[in-house]
Formats: sequence, C-alpha cells, structure tokens
Amino acid sequence: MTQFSLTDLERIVSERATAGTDQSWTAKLVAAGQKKAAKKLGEEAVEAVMAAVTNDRQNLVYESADLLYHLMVVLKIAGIPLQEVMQELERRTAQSGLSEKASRRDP
Ligand SMILES: N=c1c2ncn([C@@H]3O[C@H](COP(=O)(O)OP(=O)(O)OP(=O)(O)O)[C@@H](O)[C@H]3O)c2ncn1[C@@H]1O[C@H](COP(=O)(O)O)[C@@H](O)[C@H]1O
Repeated sequence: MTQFSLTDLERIVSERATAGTDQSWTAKLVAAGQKKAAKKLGEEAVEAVMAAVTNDRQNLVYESADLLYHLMVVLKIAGIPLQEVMQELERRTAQSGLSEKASRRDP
C-alpha cells in the first residue's frame, strides 16, 4: 500500500512549475498556459475512457495517473488548491448523488 497521495502530487507540481522548461514537463505545460494544459487534460480523459470501455485494466491505471497529474497542473494554473476540491467533495458527502440529482429536476 503506497503512502503517496494527491497532496504529495500537488506539492511536486507546485515545486516543478517554476523549474526550467527544458528540464520539466510541468514547467513546460505551465509556461504554455491553461489552454494547452486543459487540452492535455481532455486528451488524457479520453484515453482513460477508452481504456475503461475496452476493459484494459492496466492501461486504465496508467491513463488515470496521467489524468490526475494533468488535473493537478490545471488546478495549479487556475490557482485552485486541492484542498478546495476536497472541501467540495466533503460537502457532497451529506447527500447521495441520486437525491442531489433529483433535487435539481424540474417539478
Ligand atoms: N506524474 C507525472 C506525469 N504523468 C505524465 N507526465 C508527462 O505528461 C506528458 C504527456 O504525455 P503524452 O504521452 O500525452 O505526451 P506527448 O504525446 O509527448 O505530448 P505532446 O507533445 O504530443 O503534447 C509526458 O511527457 C509524461 O511524461 C508526467 N509528468 C510529470 N509527472 C510528475 O511530475 C514530476 C515532475 O516532472 P517534471 O515536471 O517533468 O520534472 C514527476 O516526477 C512526476 O511525479
């Protein structure tokens, strides 16, 4: 069982964001801007979806790692701390997804 967490990844992304662009993919993406980073996030999401629908377990693990990493880069560029996302997830634990969906439905 690994001790590595998204908080560790957030710290690494934050540290690498200001590294030399010839030495760091993170720095390169951050320098390229949100449009490029978000595009990469979308590509990795599609790759994860493809792995899921083809039941490619090993690739789904690999693409999920790519997806989470690129999400951390996008959040970094947007200036959104992971903590804020976790707070939103925590807030949602008060209600099931189905009842939340029902509450949004037109009467
Ligand atoms: N987790 C990751 C991680 N996951 C994926 N990637 C990189 O994401 C890039 C995108 O992958 P693709 O195959 O889609 O890239 P590509 O086809 O070459 O991309 P294009 O040029 O076509 O846009 C690759 O260069 C991967 O190496 C990552 N790069 C960095 N990290 C973490 O960030 C740390 C710092 O990395 P650097 O910022 O590169 O020092 C690493 O030690 C890791 O912990």
